[in-house]
Amino acid sequence: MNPTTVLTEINTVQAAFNILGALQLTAFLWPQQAQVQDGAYFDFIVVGAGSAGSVIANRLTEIDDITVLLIEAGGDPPIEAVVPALFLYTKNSSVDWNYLSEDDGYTYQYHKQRRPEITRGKMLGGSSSLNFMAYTRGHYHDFDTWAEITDDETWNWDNVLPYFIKSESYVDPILLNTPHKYFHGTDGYLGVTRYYNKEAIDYFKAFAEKGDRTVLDANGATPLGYTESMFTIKDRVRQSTAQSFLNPIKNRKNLFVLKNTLVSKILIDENKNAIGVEAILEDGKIAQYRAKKEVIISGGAINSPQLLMLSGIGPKKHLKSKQIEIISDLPVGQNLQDHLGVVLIHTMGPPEPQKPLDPAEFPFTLLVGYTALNESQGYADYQTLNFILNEPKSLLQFCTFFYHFYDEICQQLHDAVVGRQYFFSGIYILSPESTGQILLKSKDPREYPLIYTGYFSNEIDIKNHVEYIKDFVQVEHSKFFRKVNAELIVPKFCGCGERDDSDEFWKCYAICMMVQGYHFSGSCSMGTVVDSRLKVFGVQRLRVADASVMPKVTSANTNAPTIMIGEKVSDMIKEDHFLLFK
Ligand SMILES: Cc1cc2nc3c(=O)[nH]c(=O)nc-3n(C[C@H](O)[C@H](O)[C@H](O)COP(=O)(O)OP(=O)(O)OC[C@H]3O[C@@H](n4cnc5c(N)ncnc54)[C@H](O)[C@@H]3O)c2cc1C
Repeated sequence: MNPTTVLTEINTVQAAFNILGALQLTAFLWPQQAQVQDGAYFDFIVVGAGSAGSVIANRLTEIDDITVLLIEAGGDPPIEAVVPALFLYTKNSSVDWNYLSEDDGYTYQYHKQRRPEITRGKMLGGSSSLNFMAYTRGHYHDFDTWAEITDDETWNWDNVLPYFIKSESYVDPILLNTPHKYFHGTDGYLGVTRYYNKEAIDYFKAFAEKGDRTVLDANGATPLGYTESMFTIKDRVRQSTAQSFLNPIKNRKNLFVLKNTLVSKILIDENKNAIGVEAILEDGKIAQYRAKKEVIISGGAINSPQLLMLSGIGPKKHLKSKQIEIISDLPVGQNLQDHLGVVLIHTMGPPEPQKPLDPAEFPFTLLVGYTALNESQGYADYQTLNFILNEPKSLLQFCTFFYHFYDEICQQLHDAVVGRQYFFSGIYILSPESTGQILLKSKDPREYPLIYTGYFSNEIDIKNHVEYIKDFVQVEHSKFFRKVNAELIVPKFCGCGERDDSDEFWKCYAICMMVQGYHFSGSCSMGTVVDSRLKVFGVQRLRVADASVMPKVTSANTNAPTIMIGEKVSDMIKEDHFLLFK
């Protein structure tokens, strides 16, 4: 098997799903297309039905006499976005925005395109409809830092925890019989579960020897250590926010969902009030919709800054260069953050007999680790996501299709794991100092913005990453790793020479084997672009609510905290409009 055969196979399956998609087999799950007139008025307009937008649309329409127009550029999630084990096939498909970031001549030079492809969901549920479904919240320290940055203690851990709990419908009975239950909700919309795989035990023991505790739940009281991942999966279905927050309310009379509609501009009057939006409809016609109370932008960390800038909210000099009239001069698009990762693959013992693949479950055992180099710090420096894999094809699928490494790298890795179990690890930096930016390419809303990831642009990040990798590979000294002759495969194509564990070697390795974390955030940051109630500075009746408002990316995957933001801003909006107790 080689990268070309795997790519051909994936493309064939995707083509089959495309044909299946035309049958609209999942259409019954989702809200129907609203019939709304050009110029129609609503109380609130929410732009983007992703992780945050779907939550906001749900919570605001809990009030019967409030009308909400939810506008989404994509359409219904197809079957691949519903059945958990099919997540791979959503990438590079029609439900992916398929962005390509700019080539900075430094990052991703060992990947075929020499720049990261930026996958983002373009459908109801947004990126929650195509993500890897790991449910992680981040550390108390993250939210306490947000509270400090914004000088608003409602963002500290104690005050955001109730919103994580409110959104959640946790279903694993084992954990619910322990004190960890106090950190989880069982009455919310978002189904969350956890698996317990026997094959994880040897690995937990190995990390424990290295000094990393085994914990039942890293999302609450025990945030440092290794655990099996929780997943946004329930009743054998992916819990995208389309499934969890829109499906149950699809027949609400006060919710109007316009799909396949791209919002091209926020309408702002002469007194700097947001009064509605302009949108490009499915048939290419332009329409305007009016908001009596507020417009809420939830387009995600790439699109929200683009839309603000197209509407005159952004860095003055940049907007001027695009002949866009300035409404508010703000650092929109700056401070873009992500968790950069580095891939390490260890060959292990003989492959374990596999249970038959159940498409309705997450297909692999996934261990998540949080490690602080100095444990007294209390919060992790790096996160590891580790798949225990038993057959070589998955490696090629990730390597060549998902991450687009050069064929030479994928082929060597593949050949090394034939006939072996292997441990596929990503080591992610949790508090990067490097930031990127989003700029407009043109005034055309259909033209994709320029994305500069900024990975490793701050030298300190690569220096730290080397330390994290050196710490992680200490697990090779554990009894289990030694017993199975675990061996790290170093791709020759990287040109780093023989492994000698020097800083120079690991720096070379990290630059070669880097992968994005898909956790873009920070580009409409609290404190600089929006205030702590997520209102855009210098414009009234306009908020941004999605991952872009995080002033510092959380130290874990970003879906759950984005849903939390959706829950919290819904209450803030209700408060501001005296709707909280209606
Ligand atoms: C491949 C991948 C894997 C990931 N894995 C995980 C994981 O395992 N666990 C985890 O916690 N996180 C994961 N994440 C990250 C997480 O899913 C995102 O951080 C989160 O979904 C972001 O939510 P959001 O609301 O900011 O944006 P999105 O969910 O992306 O929502 C934005 C929505 O707005 C729509 N939109 C944008 N512009 C417009 C416009 N102009 N008009 C109309 N609609 C518009 C988009 O189509 C989209 O539906 C992953 C992300 C990716 C891409």
